[in-house]
Amino acid sequence: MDFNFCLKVLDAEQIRQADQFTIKNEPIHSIDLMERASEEFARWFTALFDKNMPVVIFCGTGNNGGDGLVICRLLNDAGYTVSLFCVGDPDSGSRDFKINYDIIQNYDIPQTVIDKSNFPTLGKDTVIIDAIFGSGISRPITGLIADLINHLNAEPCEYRVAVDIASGLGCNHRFEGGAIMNASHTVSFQVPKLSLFLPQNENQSGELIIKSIGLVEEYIQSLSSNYYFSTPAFVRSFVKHRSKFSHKGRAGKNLLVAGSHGKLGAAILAGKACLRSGAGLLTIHTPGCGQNVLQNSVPEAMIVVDEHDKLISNMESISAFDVIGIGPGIGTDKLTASAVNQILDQFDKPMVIDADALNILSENNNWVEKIPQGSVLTPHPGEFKRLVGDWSDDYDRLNRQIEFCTKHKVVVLLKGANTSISNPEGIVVFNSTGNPGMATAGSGDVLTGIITALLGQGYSGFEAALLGAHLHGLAGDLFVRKNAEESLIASDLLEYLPRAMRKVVHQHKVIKPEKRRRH
Ligand SMILES: NC(=O)C1=CN([C@@H]2O[C@H](COP(=O)(O)OP(=O)(O)OC[C@H]3O[C@@H](n4cnc5c(N)ncnc54)[C@H](O)[C@@H]3O)[C@@H](O)[C@H]2O)[C@@H](O)CC1
Ligand SMILES: Nc1ncnc2c1ncn2[C@@H]1O[C@H](COP(=O)(O)OP(=O)(O)O)[C@@H](O)[C@H]1O
Ligand SMILES: [K+]
Repeated sequence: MDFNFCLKVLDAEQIRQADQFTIKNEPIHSIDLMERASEEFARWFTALFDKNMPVVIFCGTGNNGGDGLVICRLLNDAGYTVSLFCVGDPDSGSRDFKINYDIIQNYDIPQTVIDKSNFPTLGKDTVIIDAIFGSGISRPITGLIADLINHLNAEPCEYRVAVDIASGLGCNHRFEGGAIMNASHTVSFQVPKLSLFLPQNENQSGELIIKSIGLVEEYIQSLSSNYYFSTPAFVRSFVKHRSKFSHKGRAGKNLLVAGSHGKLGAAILAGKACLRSGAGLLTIHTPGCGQNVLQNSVPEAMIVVDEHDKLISNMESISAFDVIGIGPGIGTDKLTASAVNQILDQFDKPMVIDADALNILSENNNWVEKIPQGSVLTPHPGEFKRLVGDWSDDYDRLNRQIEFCTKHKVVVLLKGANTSISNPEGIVVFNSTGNPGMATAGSGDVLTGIITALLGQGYSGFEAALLGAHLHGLAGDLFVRKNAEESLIASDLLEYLPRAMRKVVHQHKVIKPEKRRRH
């Protein structure tokens, strides 16, 4: 698996090193790199915001502030009405800040050096650009600047656009106890920052836009990181193609253990997703009450009917299957727990464990040891909390995810916006597809079906989780291109899954040499 196709998440010191390496070896003057970064920002900004939106730019006196000065000048040239607010003493600014500060004195742009008496009152339409602090933040923001940020957060402005990262939010941890700008958008330069992926920072990161500024890729690749942001090129780099002589027996004998009285929809969704993701053969083990429903709604699947009418209570022989997906809609009855235990005792190939099967594991902690290596666990945060206990914050949650994977030699796919997928080596990849419309009943059941099918087709647990999350999110994104995300239901993911699969698997019309970093 070639992680160089991903975007590597770096910490502040590594980002500084990548800047310096590029400056020295491209070579490029640091002032020109600042210009380039700001041009990228301005290009994105002018494509999104109408010129009638007034723009106020808040600049610190470091290099993030330097970016802000250049952006101010570029947006002025592009026809926006801009006002500049300097936060700190311009005379004590960084070298590149000062050069740009001198340049902007020649422009007819209103400028204010902020003190406690002149915080501006802003209208709803005014766009705030936050260039106070970027990756150089080293302590919580307090005092006058904190008062300013709190004031700006309370103003009615709908849009606060952070340059690189919101002021006060550290790249790899949050500076608690200080002020942090609430960003509606973050335009981050080339390298994604860990904090931007974590739900607790939602109000401070907003929508994430990553713009390449030409930092030397080979150098970034040489830096070590356990965190990556997935790209279409990355998943395409390990996707498998069916061979001409493939037959259904070679595309995986899948077993889904799903459904209970009132929750048979979960079995239907997972089953259809499994078939739409390339499963050769699918059997669904379900309670008696599910027999007719499943035969009618998923005619392609074989149905094994449990001896119990309302829930799953006892597993037949399962050794002939290549892969098992357990959990969607099964409930947590004692009898069902014993069926899950039977599976764990009998099956030694990687499996997918989801939903109530995870809840059953939480109640029987020592069963975790029986999970076959390379299996994929797909908890949402509530299920994960039941499994590993409470965490102090999302950074801690991520550490617990890594610990769980390394200890039990499994893959954990922790669901949500920017789903995090981690493997036993402690690598974490954040998924880059999906949208809030996917927070809807049954969407997780679809994901279980997809990953089960991929495991059955010979993908490793990590690959199946990465590709599955990508396809699942992409199906949601393709739906949203034509419809409102509020209207998305899990069945829509099934409808758009074939298109997502086509985009990923059959993308290349002309065979070309492999080109890195095409996202
Ligand atoms: N040549 C380069 O290195 C490039 C840098 N770029 C920009 O430069 C930014 C990083 O710039 P800097 O390293 O100058 O750092 P910042 O501009 O983020 O911060 C400036 C300085 O503020 C001080 N500071 C930190 N925390 C503080 C706090 N809580 N209260 C008061 N002061 C505090 C620190 O001394 C820090 O170095 C990036 O985020 C990016 O926007 C881009 O222009 C691309 C090129
Ligand atoms: N805000 C969001 N952005 C992107 N994807 C999301 C968001 N919220 C949820 N999802 C995705 O939707 C799915 C929801 O799964 P889950 O919580 O198990 O739902 P259910 O149990 O109803 O099926 C997961 O794949 C998750 O990553
Ligand atoms: K900023």
